Amino acid sequence: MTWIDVPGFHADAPFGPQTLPYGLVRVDGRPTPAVRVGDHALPLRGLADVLGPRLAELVVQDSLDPLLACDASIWRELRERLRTLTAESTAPRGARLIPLGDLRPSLPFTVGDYVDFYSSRHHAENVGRILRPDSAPLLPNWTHLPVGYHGRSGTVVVSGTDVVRPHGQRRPPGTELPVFGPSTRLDIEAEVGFVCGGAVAGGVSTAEAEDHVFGVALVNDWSARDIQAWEYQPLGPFLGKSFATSIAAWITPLAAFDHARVSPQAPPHDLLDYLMEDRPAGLDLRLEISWNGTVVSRPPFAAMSWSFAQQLAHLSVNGATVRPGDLFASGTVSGPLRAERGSFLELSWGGAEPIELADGARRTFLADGDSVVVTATAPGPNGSVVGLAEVAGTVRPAASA
Ligand SMILES: O=C(O)/C=C/C(=O)CC(=O)CC(=O)O
Ligand SMILES: [Ca+2]
Ligand SMILES: [Mg+2]
Repeated sequence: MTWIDVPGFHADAPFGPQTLPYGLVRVDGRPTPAVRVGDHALPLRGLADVLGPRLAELVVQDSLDPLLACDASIWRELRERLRTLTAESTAPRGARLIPLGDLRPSLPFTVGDYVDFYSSRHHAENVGRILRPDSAPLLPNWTHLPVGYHGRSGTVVVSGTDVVRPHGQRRPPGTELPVFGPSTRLDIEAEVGFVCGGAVAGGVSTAEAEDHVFGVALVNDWSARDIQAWEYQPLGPFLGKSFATSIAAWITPLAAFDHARVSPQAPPHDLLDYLMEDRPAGLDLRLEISWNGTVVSRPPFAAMSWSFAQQLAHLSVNGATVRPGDLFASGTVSGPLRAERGSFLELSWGGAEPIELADGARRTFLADGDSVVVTATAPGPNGSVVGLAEVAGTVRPAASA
């Protein structure tokens, strides 16, 4: 029996000893790195003495930044030590457990560059059909490279942060001139984010990608579809997505997903060499989207066409450097079925097919006061389940203009 006697810390629960995600909590007014054990946080600053000088230096910090900057061998060493410490029968000196309900999450690392991909074929085809009904749903480049764009890292916010409905330009259907005002088509995008770490490097190969991905966290790429539809051609997403991107408070180490590896969906032709991978880096994550408490979709991440290793290889193949704290997101996760779509644009088919929630409310896009929670699980060792912490957010009314 481990000394950690709290709900949800056992091998059959998503946040048991097989998971141990990292976050940042405030203890006595001071931020400290922590690991999540079931429904509690174990702050690491108090364990500095027990961890020894090299690891201690990383856990007495005000964020995860110094840990992200270490190389993957240190990430493995710390994880192993924490697995041992959390399995012992007596509490290590300095250990303290805090219920998650007593904590307000904070963003655990400084977000560097932020890239968002577009790697679900189902999502890309759905959006193409909805927004561009007269064109082929996929452009010819899509099966040859992971399409993406650079986003705005300064507005990445931690799960639980309210999202204010953005203002912007939009052109109402059938009119010629744009109007200005709060978005009337506010949407979500359920995505999987990858937090970079390790040495600064350009030209990261698919084989090296695991040494540059510290961990995995759910992301919600809030999207104002009316602003987006008017502004995006020819350069792509801009203000329709840059107002807020939410990320989960707990980052699960990549190593926790060793049992969830799958091949990405096979391309219809050979890929260029730099996109080939020896060890498949697709992940069998099952997402779940709740809208005001009603589960409206269960997107399968295994249905994605490009893996994190291919995405990282592609974004750095031109020599662009990957730095600790950089974040890249998979793109909206949608599966082939209606109940597997990762955005409300798709679920409501462009607003034409309202979604009924458990309280009888009908929705196409988000109303003020609505809350969205995305969670996920993956297969873990010995039949266990590895959880990804929720990314949650509530929509607040637009600021008065
Ligand atoms: O196809 C388009 O015009 C737009 C697509 C998106 O809004 C998707 C995007 O941000 C990338 C993704 O999440 O898959
Ligand atoms: Ca997106
Ligand atoms: Mg966004």
